[in-house]
Amino acid sequence: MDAEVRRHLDAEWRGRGTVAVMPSMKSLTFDVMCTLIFGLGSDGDTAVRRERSTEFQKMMRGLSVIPLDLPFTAFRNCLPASRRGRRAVAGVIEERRAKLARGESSPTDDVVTHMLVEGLPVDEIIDNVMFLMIAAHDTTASLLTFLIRHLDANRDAYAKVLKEEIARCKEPGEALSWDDLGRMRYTWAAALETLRLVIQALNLTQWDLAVFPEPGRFDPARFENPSAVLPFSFVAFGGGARVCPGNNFATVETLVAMHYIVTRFRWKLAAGCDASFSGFPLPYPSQGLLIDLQTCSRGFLVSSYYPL
Ligand code: HEM
Repeated sequence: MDAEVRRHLDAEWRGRGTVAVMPSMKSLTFDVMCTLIFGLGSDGDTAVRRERSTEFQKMMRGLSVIPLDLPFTAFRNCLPASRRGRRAVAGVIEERRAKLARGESSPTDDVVTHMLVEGLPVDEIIDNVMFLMIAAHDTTASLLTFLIRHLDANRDAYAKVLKEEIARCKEPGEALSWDDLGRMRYTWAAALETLRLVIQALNLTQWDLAVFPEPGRFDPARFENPSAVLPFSFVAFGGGARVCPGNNFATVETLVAMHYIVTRFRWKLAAGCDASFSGFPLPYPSQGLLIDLQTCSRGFLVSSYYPL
């Protein structure tokens, strides 16, 4: 995860003046899924990955629309992308099967190999893979995008995140450890507060005045002591038997990404950037959230360019 996030930020953020955050976070979550869930190494052709990511997003557009298979409907438009996606996954399954037969892989290598060893039929593996990709993609990308937006608008919270993250700065190439992630308490509180505000389907629960005073205000302190949050008042990951199984995966992905974003870059909303957003249940910022970016060289962490 650490290497994938760094590779992505080096390729898409380092040295850039302006970045559209949401598309970039979508390609980050797509790359992380490909590498960590499906075992497709990031050493492959980047152009092929970008093309697959674009295809996947075309397919995603048809998910929350009325399934009318008529010419020019959003649903009809997404079907070819869905078919191509399924064919690509079928190809990956055959590669994994061949690797397994040659004794070159084990069930713990990736999810596809695991499902093959469990004896799932190909169609079922494809359904599961497609579902996992859908569940893991926009959710974490939205969280990261809106966390960046909230930190830009709430400089006190940003200063606290920055202070917490600087404490974790490593030697070049040294990855964050589990212990480091466990100590990113304020950063994760800011992420939970972002989820509380962002998932519009849960407004009645997560904006309850009796539980969250001034519910529209971004205040990560609400989550600094997780045991103080009343049971069932925060349900961004669902609950009960169908609670999100990717919860911990999303936590690691968010913390690792935020660590490198906060310690390696300074940002502010680009001049003239439209800060509005739309969409349901997950919001999409207008223009993808354009930010002006400054890349920090090592030792240049407290910048006067964007005063805190
Ligand atoms: C910020 C990120 C995420 C949020 C807010 C989120 C939220 C949710 C929610 C609300 C549910 C529905 C629970 C229910 O039906 O009661 C769910 C289900 C699910 N999520 Fe996540 N999720 C996130 C990331 C992920 C990731 C990264 C993965 C995979 C690596 C994932 C995999 C799944 C799966 C497979 C289900 C279906 C579980 C089932 O039906 O039993 N999610 N998620």
